[in-house]
Amino acid sequence: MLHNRRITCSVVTSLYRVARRPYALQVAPSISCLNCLTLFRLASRRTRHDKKAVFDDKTPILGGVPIVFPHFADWEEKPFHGFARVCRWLVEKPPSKTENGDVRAVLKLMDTAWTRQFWDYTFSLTLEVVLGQNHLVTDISVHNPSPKQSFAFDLLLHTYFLLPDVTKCEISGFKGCSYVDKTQNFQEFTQNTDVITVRKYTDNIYKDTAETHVISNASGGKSIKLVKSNYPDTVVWNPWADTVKNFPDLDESEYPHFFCVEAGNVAKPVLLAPGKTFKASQVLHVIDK
Ligand SMILES: O=P(O)(O)OC[C@H]1O[C@@H](O)[C@H](O)[C@@H](O)[C@@H]1O
Repeated sequence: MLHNRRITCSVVTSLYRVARRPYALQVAPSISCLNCLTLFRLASRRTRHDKKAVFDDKTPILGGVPIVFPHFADWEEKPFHGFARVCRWLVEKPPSKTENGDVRAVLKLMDTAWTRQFWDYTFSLTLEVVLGQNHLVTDISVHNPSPKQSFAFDLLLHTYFLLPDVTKCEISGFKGCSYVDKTQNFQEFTQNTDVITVRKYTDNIYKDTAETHVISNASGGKSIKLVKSNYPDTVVWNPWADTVKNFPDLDESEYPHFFCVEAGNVAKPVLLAPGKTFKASQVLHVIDK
């Protein structure tokens, strides 16, 4: 059944779609898990916040937790943000309930002739997703099975957060970090405050950020704690009214209701020696204020 299925990978969008299939009902997330999903911008793009969503298995899904690998941002004539988010992943372990009622799934992506035309390396990515009542765990392993060839890669979780009003949110965890502002010609600045806000077109790459970010005033007035490990950088992005028009699958009315807070390795690529595995993790917790 599901073992041989492949799905386009925007983590929780996929988990949600798989879990809602009739034959997966016995492992479907509980209502409380779905409530957790709606706090992030993770559920189906066919919600009222996703008016122009495209689900054609070619266009990246602007929602959920798209996986950026092996390259962040512009990549010559190759897929922007790499190919992992537009590939179809193997469902290695379909969603199933754990003892404590969480839902766990494991997905896998390996090189193919198609990926090697852009990046000529053999690799395997394993993605373990655990969705609980108030948390979402995203663990990734990147393995280099080659006996002699190293490779370097970027890896980033392009997480979308659903917000009632972006102007009322704050994000902590940036004090003293240097950052590249892509909206100001890639100039580099230093962040003096711990907390940042998004009140204009924002596309910043913060380096060496805190292991924990807290996002206040997210959906339902709750806060979300993002705890990351082995992701030294954090990208914060919102197209605002200025550039939302450049995204055909974002409606112009959507920019006040989300931002992306993206944990990753992008300022400096990760170098992976033959036979080695790199692991990184992100956990999102819904917390009261
Ligand atoms: O629309 P995409 O390809 O998902 O990219 C959205 C944004 O993703 C961010 O990670 C980049 O820093 C931005 O430059 C980019 O515009």
